[in-house]
Amino acid sequence: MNENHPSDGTVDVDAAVVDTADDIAEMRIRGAATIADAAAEALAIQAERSDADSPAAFQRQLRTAAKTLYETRPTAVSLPNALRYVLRGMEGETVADLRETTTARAEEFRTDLEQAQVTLGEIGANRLRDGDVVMTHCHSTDALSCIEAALEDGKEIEAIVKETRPRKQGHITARQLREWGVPVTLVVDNAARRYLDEADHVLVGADSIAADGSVINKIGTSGLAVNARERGVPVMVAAQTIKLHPDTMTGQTVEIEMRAEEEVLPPEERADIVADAPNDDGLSVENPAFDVTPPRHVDAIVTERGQFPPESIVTLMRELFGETTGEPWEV
Ligand SMILES: O=C(COP(=O)(O)O)[C@H](O)[C@H](O)COP(=O)(O)O
Repeated sequence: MNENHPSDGTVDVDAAVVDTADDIAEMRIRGAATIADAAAEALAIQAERSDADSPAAFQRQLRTAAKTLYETRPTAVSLPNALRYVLRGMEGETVADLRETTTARAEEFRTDLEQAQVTLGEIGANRLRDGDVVMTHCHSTDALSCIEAALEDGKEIEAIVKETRPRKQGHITARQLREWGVPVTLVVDNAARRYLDEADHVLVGADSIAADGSVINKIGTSGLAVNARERGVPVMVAAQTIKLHPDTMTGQTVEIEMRAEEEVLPPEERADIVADAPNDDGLSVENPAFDVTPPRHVDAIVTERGQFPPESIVTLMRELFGETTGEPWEV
């Protein structure tokens, strides 16, 4: 349902947009590429269902929808990049034209996203040899695309899958790999260093890549990369160019999402620790969802445009995001 209340200046967005925003915030939709795809789809639905009676009202609704989606999770830049891309295609003098250009642009974004992942996978697969063992962290569709392409090339790949506390996205990775017939060894995060001796590659995805080549990904990636460097295991980051964070070219830092205590310490477990003082505020829990891996611990960033040493990624970033950025709804 769309409603416009010009009198008090508020603009309601379609229920589907609110649902998608909730799903992203609650991580029923998660992972940077999947979030970007869902956000573009939600904008298309908003455009299709809009009841706006003027071009200005239509544009207001779309911008409000973009803001609603943007305010869900702060770290994956694929989300604002997707919103900005779709809104930049919103052109026309009539509501019908605006609707058509916006939905077409969203469709184009989603098709390109899918194709970029396939292309990236083919490029990344070239780094994997027959018989290699890959250690993964979290669940990344870009990283899995490299393994899928290697399997399609007829290579045998094995995986050591880190569980990835607290949300255990490693289980999603393990499920996908088993569907493809890949032998999987699941380990707790703390066992990663021990099992690096058996790995030929560390393969992870990214939520954002900064201009200096730093990789922002699931918490635990940086420790894994440091250990991998110490053990001589190359670290490969699979990240479509939608993960490049243009604002970092002007020195902005990437916000690291802090999530709820309950993900780490459910109330009943908290009660076990502070049973005698349920309101004890001397026990606090920190739950950062992501961390930053410096470029010196990354061997290659694999994108659909080729693979890059992290220090050179800024060249690609300038080429793709040369113009100023601004908030996604201020295009
Ligand atoms: O860190 C995560 C997901 O974190 P969360 O589970 O908190 O969203 C993934 O490694 C990247 O988003 C890349 O995923 P993809 O390659 O699918 O974009």
